[in-house]
Amino acid sequence: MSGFTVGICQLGVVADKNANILKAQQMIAEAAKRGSRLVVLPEMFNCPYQSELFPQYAETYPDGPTIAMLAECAEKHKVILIGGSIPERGESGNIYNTSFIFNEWGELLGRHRKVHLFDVAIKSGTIFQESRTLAGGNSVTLVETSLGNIGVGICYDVRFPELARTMALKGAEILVYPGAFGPVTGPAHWELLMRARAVDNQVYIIGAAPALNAAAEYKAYGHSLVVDPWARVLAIANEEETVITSKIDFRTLERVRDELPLLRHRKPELYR
Ligand SMILES: NC(=O)CC(=O)C(=O)O
Repeated sequence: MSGFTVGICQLGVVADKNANILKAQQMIAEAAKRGSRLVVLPEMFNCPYQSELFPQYAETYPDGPTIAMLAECAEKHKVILIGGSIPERGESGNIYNTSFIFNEWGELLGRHRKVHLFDVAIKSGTIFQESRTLAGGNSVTLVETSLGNIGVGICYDVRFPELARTMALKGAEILVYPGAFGPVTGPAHWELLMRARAVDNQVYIIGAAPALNAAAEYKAYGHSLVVDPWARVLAIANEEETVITSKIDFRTLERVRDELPLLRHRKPELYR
């Protein structure tokens, strides 16, 4: 198999959790109808991106309604589904920002708990403290799928090149980042970081963001995108609710890695 279509569901998150679940269901169906075999949702797609709300919207695997919807949709549409992220209540009672990943049979392939929590105070706009209600994950997530090896990070995780490099060295061909950059860091860094992770690891990058909801307290930047291993932006949304699709072609990945073999030219003994 040399390639396939990926679909990104850039949905506008609202306060009503059931409405978010329903919208996700509809957008996954739309992406599948347009030929997508890999479908990706945004960060915190069932819950407004506000720390104090995460406990109220949190779900437990496997019974939570959002999680059940993801498994059902993956099976119904026969897609690999990277379920953006939702607040997950873990075994210890801790809450995580978690991406659930399902295969075409609706089986859980893996889950990524956001490793790097978004605790920042940017004077020109964004003050956020995920650690008020969330705990960080402690593992690198790479899943083997029928479409290739997919590494998953969540939003702020994209700022840590070490994590992307670790996934690439473990065999990732595609890195998926559900994310929710805001109006300050979005225009400054979102596309730049996605293209940087693509060019320095020679992988496809998929960034899936919520649409802008002008009434929300946290204003998502949108601009979901697909970047190829040469750092070309193959598809990009604006800030509105939409499904975008793009082709992933492994021949491009092989060609780039062959012609410019930087992963083979590394000198790891110098980097310690
Ligand atoms: N929301 C995030 O986790 C990260 C983000 O918005 C940024 O890094 O900027």
